[in-house]
Amino acid sequence: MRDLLVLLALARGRAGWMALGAGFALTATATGIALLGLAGGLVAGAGAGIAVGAIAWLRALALGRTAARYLERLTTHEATFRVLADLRLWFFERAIPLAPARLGGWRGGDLMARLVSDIDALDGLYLRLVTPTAVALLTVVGLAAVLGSLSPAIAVPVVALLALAGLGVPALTERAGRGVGGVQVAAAARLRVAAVDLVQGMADLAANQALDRQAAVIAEAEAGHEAALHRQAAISAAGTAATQLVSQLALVAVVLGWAALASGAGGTPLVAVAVLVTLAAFEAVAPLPLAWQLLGRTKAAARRIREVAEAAPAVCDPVRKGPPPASNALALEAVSFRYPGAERPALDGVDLAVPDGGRLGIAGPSGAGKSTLLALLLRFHDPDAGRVTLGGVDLRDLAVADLHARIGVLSQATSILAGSLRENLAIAAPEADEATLRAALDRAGLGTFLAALPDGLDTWLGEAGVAVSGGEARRIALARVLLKDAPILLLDEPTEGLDAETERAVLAALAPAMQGRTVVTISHRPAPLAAMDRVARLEAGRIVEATD
Ligand SMILES: Nc1ncnc2c1ncn2[C@@H]1O[C@H](COP(=O)(O)OP(=O)(O)OP(=O)(O)O)[C@@H](O)[C@H]1O
Repeated sequence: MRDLLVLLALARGRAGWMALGAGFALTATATGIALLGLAGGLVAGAGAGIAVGAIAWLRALALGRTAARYLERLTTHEATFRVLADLRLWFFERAIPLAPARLGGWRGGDLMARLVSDIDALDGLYLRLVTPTAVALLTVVGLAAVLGSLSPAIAVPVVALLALAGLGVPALTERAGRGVGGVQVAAAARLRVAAVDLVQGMADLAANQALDRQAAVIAEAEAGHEAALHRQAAISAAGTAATQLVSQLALVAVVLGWAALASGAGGTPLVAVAVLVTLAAFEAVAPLPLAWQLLGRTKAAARRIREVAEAAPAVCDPVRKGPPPASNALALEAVSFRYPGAERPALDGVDLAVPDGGRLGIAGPSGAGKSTLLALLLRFHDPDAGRVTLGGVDLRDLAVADLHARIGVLSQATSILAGSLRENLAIAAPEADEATLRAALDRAGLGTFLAALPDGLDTWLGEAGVAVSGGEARRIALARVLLKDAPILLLDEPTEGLDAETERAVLAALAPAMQGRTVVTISHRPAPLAAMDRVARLEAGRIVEATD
């Protein structure tokens, strides 16, 4: 329940819209009941002649109900969309500090499911649960007052049956849907993860003849999801049937109550009013069983959202910032770091230093800890022991944004975002003008590539856009580094996967950019390390050799 309360509290800012929606919903229900009651009274008393005023009331109620229903839909949906938009922003704001160290723990498809379908599932909370429940409660109270004034003998059983339909049946459907809601949300997330794996790993799966196996994984996830949906449908059908049955019982109670009071004042018109008012009141409680049945699903979605939003970030900004570092010298002092749950440390007592404007190369076999070392320099993680410094200042005393503003990264894993070439460059320099962008592309050796693009800088790259080769992607990353113009360069296998000629060209383009900058280069290959002042060799998390 705590999960829901936390998310409900976030909707406080939209309380006005929600109250307005509930107000219209209540008006629509009340006018609907009054309309049917009045119509009943008129039909039953037709023999006595129909007053002109009553017809006018009938019209006004009919129009009023329609208008109120329309406004209710408008305002409750507006409230819901605003709340969901707030929730997405809140989720993003919480998730951004988790990137990349903590977010890496969730699979892409699963994170996407949390951001999209889990947040969407919460619309049930505001739209289908809170408002209808409030309206139904008020309706029951109102009806008790109206029927009570007509005949307590009729009011007591009808209100009891309404309470059964509005409280008893929803309590049962909520119980029945509790487990299956969680199963449904988990199954939907599994399905999404398996589908994303299929799309992203298509080439590897096909080459390894594993497409059938992946298809079977998807089919299994799909079957689980279907089964959960079936079960939800069965519970929902049972809930509707139960509400219908109770509403029919209420009608019988009205008629029997009237028969018992046949000699009472009012006679036929009153029983017609009571029958129709009761029928209309049941409409207010009819949506509750389904809404409460979906509470399990809503809770599971809320829990999954909170799991991400409330994960502790791997690193935090200092409470009080110290003075900015006086230089761009980098150093690791007796640094040890172990990934959560890992058996051995990825870095074990590492001492390294690069003076301002110096160049350090790091070599070593796969798994030696090279990427971890870069991740610590970028402060994606903090060391368990020792410290990492920039200009003598511990990175923990710097704001992460200030640190990143000083660092340009060129890595083997270049991300080409789905967007135009201009947008792909803008992530490094959002303010750069056309001439600066073109100059950077030229320096990165992409002049001819740019000239051949159909829409120049506005050509769409990435997903479903122009396909970019490995070498071009690396050069786009290089253009980003040049545009960022940061005083420190971290090069993570900058030429991995490139042929010798492209490697030479990329290194030649990098050479002027390295002038006067502090550079740390990680590489298996000799060429990128040749331009370094010093190369340290890392093995199993320790420095085993340092050459000048
Ligand atoms: N997120 C992680 N969680 C747990 N262990 C990790 C994680 N990332 C890396 N490791 C482990 O830490 C050690 C160092 O990994 P790291 O990626 O730093 O090595 P590397 O030298 O960069 O290797 P490569 O050259 O293959 O990229 C390895 O044993 C690796 O399995």
